[in-house]
Amino acid sequence: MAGNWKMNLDHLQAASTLQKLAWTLQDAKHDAASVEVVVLPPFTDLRTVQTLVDGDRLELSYGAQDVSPHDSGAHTGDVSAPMLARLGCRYVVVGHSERRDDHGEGDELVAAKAAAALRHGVTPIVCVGEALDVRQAGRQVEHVLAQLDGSLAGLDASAVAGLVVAYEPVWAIGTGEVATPADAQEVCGAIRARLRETHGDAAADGVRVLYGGSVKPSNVAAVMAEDDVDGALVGGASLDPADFAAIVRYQHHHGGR
Ligand SMILES: O=C[C@H](O)COP(=O)(O)O
Repeated sequence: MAGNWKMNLDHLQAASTLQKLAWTLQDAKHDAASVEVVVLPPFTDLRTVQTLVDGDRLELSYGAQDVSPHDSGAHTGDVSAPMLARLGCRYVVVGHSERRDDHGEGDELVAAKAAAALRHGVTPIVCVGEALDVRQAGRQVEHVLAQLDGSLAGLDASAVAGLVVAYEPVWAIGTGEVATPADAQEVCGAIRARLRETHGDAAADGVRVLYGGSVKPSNVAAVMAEDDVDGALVGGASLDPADFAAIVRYQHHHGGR
């Protein structure tokens, strides 16, 4: 269960949010071995998050929201995978729709970012998803699979087995509009089936497929009950530690699988 804070919470707010999240999960005796909890704060928060997680031995993972395809050099404003690795980032989001839309990122760049992360032991969370017009035309599966092929270009089966892929229908992000569990399953199932074809069984069975888009404590259990949804990428609701903890513990709150 990953919480993408997007451009919210400065480093002071990050510290209090993380502590509240950790205490809430500890109080509930959350078993981190069964459901991994990940926060994805802005770059400026990462050192603070690292210090807290290490100092207090919190059972939380963290990562960044973007990474440069380059390892170092004249790339003003960018942050490299070696820098993230040094900060203890286990994950990095690549190809989020907000970056694809706001910064014109295409599949080729997303694939280069994923490769950069993997070179330095950071697991990419590769985001794919269709806009409303594509869904209305009924072309969501072909659209997402083309994005997936492009965004994973050049990765071998063992790299894919360790990956996280997040399916986020763009029309469901931050809108309160949730895809139905069947909508999520259709595309998440197609993603896994495609990876089975292109990279084999070990890759398809190892990859973790997340659903993202207006996930809340009240709707998470239904989407998690689908076969090919392994977790959630949560935006808005991850800013509230009580809500995010309830999402992480969906089985206990809502009797999911
Ligand atoms: O990365 C997270 C997603 O974009 C979902 O955001 P949301 O939960 O605010 O809809």
